[in-house]
Amino acid sequence: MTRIFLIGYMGAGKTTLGKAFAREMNLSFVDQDWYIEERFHKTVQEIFAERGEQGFRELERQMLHEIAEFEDVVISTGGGAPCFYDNMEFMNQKGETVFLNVAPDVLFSRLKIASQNRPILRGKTNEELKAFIAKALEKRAPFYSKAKYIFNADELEDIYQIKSSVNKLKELLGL
Ligand SMILES: Nc1ncnc2c1ncn2[C@@H]1O[C@H](COP(=O)(O)OP(=O)(O)O)[C@@H](O)[C@H]1O
Ligand SMILES: O=C(O)C1=C[C@@H](OP(=O)(O)O)[C@@H](O)[C@H](O)C1
Ligand SMILES: [Mg+2]
Repeated sequence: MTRIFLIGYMGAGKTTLGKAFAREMNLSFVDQDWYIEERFHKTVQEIFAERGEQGFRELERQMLHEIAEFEDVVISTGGGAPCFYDNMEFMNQKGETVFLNVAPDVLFSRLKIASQNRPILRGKTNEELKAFIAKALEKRAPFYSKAKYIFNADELEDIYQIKSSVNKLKELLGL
């Protein structure tokens, strides 16, 4: 039975690489945010607006426990999931955890064009976004570094890079 959790900051490529890797390995794919949105018929932004971040984190933990029962699956977690409650220890008990490590400037270049649906990043200037990412990475490093594997996900900008990253991830996991 295979259960792989991809963790990492917003824009690290958890959803992009997770989907492609699951397809290559004939595994099912679950994106934690999409799962939450399906279950509650609300977007992540709406849940943040209605329940606040604390409320979102409680839901996120409950949904993680639901998703972690799936088998033969690649799970792309939400960027904050490892950093709340005992979620990181829980994921390490339930399967393989892979931290998608990405250089801050690469994250910035990805997120400056993709922050609209990420409530935590909304409304920031480029300079504010750069500083916010750097601070968040430092604060979250102790959680992300508990992953069983670390994978460099700097190269996901086109289908060729995604394919090559899928192959490198297969090698890293010995699959
Ligand atoms: N189809 C795409 N075309 C262009 N850029 C993309 C595409 N898919 C993802 N990206 C870029 O890769 C980044 C990683 O996205 P995503 O996989 O959603 O990361 P995560 O799930 O870790 O937040 C996005 O922020 C975006 O900049
Ligand atoms: O890092 C975070 O705290 C968050 C990351 C998002 O998921 P992605 O990492 O897929 O963007 C989503 O769960 C929410 O906006 C909060
Ligand atoms: Mg995602």
